[in-house]
This record gives sequence, C-alpha cells and structure tokens, in this order.
Amino acid sequence: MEQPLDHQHPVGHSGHRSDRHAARRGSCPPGQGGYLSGVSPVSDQPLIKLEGVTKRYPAKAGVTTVFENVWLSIGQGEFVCVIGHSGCGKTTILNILAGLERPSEGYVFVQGREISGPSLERAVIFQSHALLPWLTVLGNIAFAVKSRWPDWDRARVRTHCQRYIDLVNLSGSEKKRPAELSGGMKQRVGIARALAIQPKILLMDEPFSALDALTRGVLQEEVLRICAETRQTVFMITHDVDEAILLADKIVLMTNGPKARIAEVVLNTLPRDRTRHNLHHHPHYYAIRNHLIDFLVERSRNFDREIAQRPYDPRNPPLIMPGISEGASRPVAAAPAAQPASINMRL
Ligand SMILES: Nc1ncnc2c1ncn2[C@@H]1O[C@H](COP(=O)(O)OP(=O)(O)OP(=O)(O)O)[C@@H](O)[C@H]1O
Repeated sequence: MEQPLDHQHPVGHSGHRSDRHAARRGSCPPGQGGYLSGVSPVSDQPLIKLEGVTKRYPAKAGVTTVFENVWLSIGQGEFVCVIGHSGCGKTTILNILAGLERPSEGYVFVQGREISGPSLERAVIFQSHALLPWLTVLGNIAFAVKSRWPDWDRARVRTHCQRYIDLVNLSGSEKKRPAELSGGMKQRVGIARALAIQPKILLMDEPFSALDALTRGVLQEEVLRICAETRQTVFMITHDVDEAILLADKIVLMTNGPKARIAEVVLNTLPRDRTRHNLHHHPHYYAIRNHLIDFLVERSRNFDREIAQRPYDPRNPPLIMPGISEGASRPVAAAPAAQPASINMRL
C-alpha cells in the first residue's frame, strides 16, 4: 500500500539551542543538520531562524546596504510568503537561506545549526524551471533523487519518482522531454523534483509568475494541497497579494530598499481549507488584502517616518492580524472595494 508522504524528517540532536553559540560549539558541524538521524524533532524551536541578517554590496559610492537587521522565525510546516517592492532584497534573502550567498552580518539557523552552504535539505524552485532538456520528466526527477539517495536501486528510485509525478498530476507524461511540455507542466516537474528529495525547507522564488493566470491558479491550489498533505515548510517570494493570502500562514512585509527591513508579519487568519474560489467570502479577506495593498502602495516607502512615532523592534517585528488586531499599524478599511481577481504589486 502507498505510504503517506511525510516530509517531517526525524532530526537529531534534540535540545540544540538555535543560537549562534550552540552552532559554534562544534557539537554538530554547521550545515549538516543531523538529517535523517532518527531522533524526534525538536518541537519547541523554530525550524528556521534569521538573526540580524544584513546584506551589503560594494557600490560606486562605497557600500550599499540592501537590507539590514532582519530577524525572522519560521516554524516546521509553516508557509511563509515575503512581499515587498523590487530591489528590497527578497531574492537575496532566499539565496542566503539556500546557502547560495552569505550574509554580510548575522546568522541563519536551521534546526539550531548555522547553515554554511547549499544543502539537499533546502530545495529551491525558481521562476524558470531549470530542467535538464535532454532528460525526460522521470529522468529529471530521478536525477535529483539519485543525488539525494545514491545507494537506492533503480526500482526504488522509479517508484519514489512516480509518487511525486502523480502528486503533481503529471502521470502519463513520464517519458516526455521538457521541450514537449507546457510552461505549467515544466513548473510541475520542478515542484515534483524539489519535493522528491524531501527537503526540510522548500524555497520558492516567484514560482508561478511566468505562467498564465489559469495555470497559475491551478498550480497554486495544488501547491496548497501538497503542502497541507506533507506539512512542508515553505519560504516563498511573490508579488501577488492574492497568491500570498491563498498560500501563506504568515506574510512578511518588507520595506523598500536600500536598507530594507521587515516592517511587520501578517498572520493569515483565513481557514486552512481556503480555495481561490471561496477566499473572498471570508470576513477577514478584504481586511488582509487592503492591509497588504496599503503597505505596498504607501507604508513600505514611509516606514522610517512611521516608526519615528512608535516603538519598533527589528528583532520582534509586529505581528498583525488584519480584521482582528491591527497591532501598531494603521487601521485599514474592511469594506470590500471593487477589486480585480488578482493584484500583482510589481511596482
Ligand atoms: N551581486 C550583486 N552585486 C551588487 N548588487 C546586487 C547583487 N545582487 C543583488 N544586488 C542588488 O541587491 C538589491 C536586491 O536584489 P534582489 O534581487 O534580492 O531584490 P528583490 O527584492 O528580489 O527584487 P525583485 O522583486 O525585482 O526580484 C538590488 O538592488 C540588486 O541590484
């Protein structure tokens, strides 16, 4: 019988503190993370912690600080979306989480261990699917699976890949090459490939932005279903407010760069069984949506002025529940305005 998908890998070293001292004590090598070591997960700590993360690049006039002092915790099984204007450093944060870039200052911990580079425990899905054109659907997924479990025999790899091909509804297309697939199908292969290595963390950089609206909607719902089934932890960048409300448990709002920071974290209070079609019936939907749009249109560029008038602790950005508790933010109108089906805030 088919086993349920389970992405909650047992992890080792319970009791590791998620602080830089624990990571540096040397009891566990950085970046190795005790993957599949057979001990129960540490439940009382976030899966991911960013502590004081800052990124600077050399610039003509010295140095540019893209973002600074970013503190964020993400729990096991949480779906976190980041929204903010172009250039505020969203992709850079994702790359740092992936281990592809290093912060100029600060630390990133996964299960209490500081990360030190890329790892199969963190899978990335980019806007472009980056499939190997000479391999079939099955071949592309198997390639990743064989890297993850080099000792598996052919039959085991095949069976494992098939589960993920079925999961993303690509059954029947196993032998097709990328050139024979639509954009949506290619992105499904990318999703299946990322999930098939059973990463602790799925990092997605605007994964649906290159797709037509219909395909995007279908794939959003599939990702929602898959993540609910697998309790996959996700960090995703999007410019689409409705996509964030549909998918995310938490929506991280970043101010404009340079020197961007996390202004606040919006908790999505809509029920988890939401769909694209019933989203707007929920009484908090417009409050959340208006809050996000208000932030992107207005507050993201005037945030320094805003916090000159109220306390703000970057280590603990305000948690906002629009429609329930506005925290330190300005009140937003809850009344539904006439809105298009989807707002893409690439401004
Ligand atoms: N290697 C680099 N050297 C210098 N500057 C860089 C480098 N990589 C990124 N930047 C700058 O850092 C800033 C943030 O880039 P990043 O791609 O992270 O932003 P973003 O918020 O993801 O933008 P978008 O929404 O347009 O994808 C930009 O101003 C970019 O020019």
